Amino acid sequence: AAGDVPRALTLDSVRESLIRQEDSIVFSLLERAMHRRNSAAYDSSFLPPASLAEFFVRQSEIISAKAGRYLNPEEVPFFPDYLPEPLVHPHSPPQVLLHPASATVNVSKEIWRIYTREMVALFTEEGDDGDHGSTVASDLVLLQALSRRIHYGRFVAEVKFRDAPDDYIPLIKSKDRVGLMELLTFADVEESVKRRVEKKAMLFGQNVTLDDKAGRNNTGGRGKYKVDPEVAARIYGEWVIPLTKLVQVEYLLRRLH
Ligand SMILES: O=C(O)C(=O)C[C@]1(C(=O)O)C=C[C@@H](O)C=C1
Repeated sequence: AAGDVPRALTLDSVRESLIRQEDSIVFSLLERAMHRRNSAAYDSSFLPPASLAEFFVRQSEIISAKAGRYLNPEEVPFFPDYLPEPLVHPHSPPQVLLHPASATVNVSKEIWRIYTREMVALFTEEGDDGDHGSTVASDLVLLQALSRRIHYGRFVAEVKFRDAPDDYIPLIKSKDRVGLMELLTFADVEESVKRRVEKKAMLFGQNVTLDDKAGRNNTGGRGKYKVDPEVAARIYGEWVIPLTKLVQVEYLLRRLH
């Protein structure tokens, strides 16, 4: 949520935020999975060349921009071109925690492409239930949660840079992407993230009943979860974490400008 960025950036505090954001992402996945795939919502037939999903997100971002949502550096729009100026002014100047030249790192296009072309098919049931309006409304919430998490990589990278500038500066100067990627990677942390996301998908996807017996019957076997917990972990492993790392590398490459 807004104001989630801690006053003093530490690796622990930014990781805490990433953990909280898992809840929103997993919950939004479950909400979107209540609908069928509804592929037509993503083709360009609505307002050619825009899909219904694109139309819905663009119009939502126009309202958000007017309300001043993008004055918050955590908020990154998918379609930043032609967004209107805010109609409100911030009560206090926003905190400057990101390096200005790096703050502009943006992978929204990749998120959009991966989401509409690959991700939706992984966690929704094939078919069309006709309810495209509710579908794109759930897409918006999920896309925003994913984008926030992935672009949070900017804050993660800033902390890592401040904690060890002498390690990062030579790699940045020689534009060593592979070296940077290695230096910012913690394989054990990634593994915990995936396991935790799997567990959250299991917990949030369960039917909560007041009947203890029914509750117990609920805890075995596959196919009873609204989103396969393994699929939730896979979405993190294949896309969310790699894109967060890409954001970190791109951020660091601009960090000395
Ligand atoms: O926790 C970190 O250090 C991060 O950079 C975040 C993250 C992730 O996306 O979850 C990405 C890279 C690391 O290898 C571990 C985890």
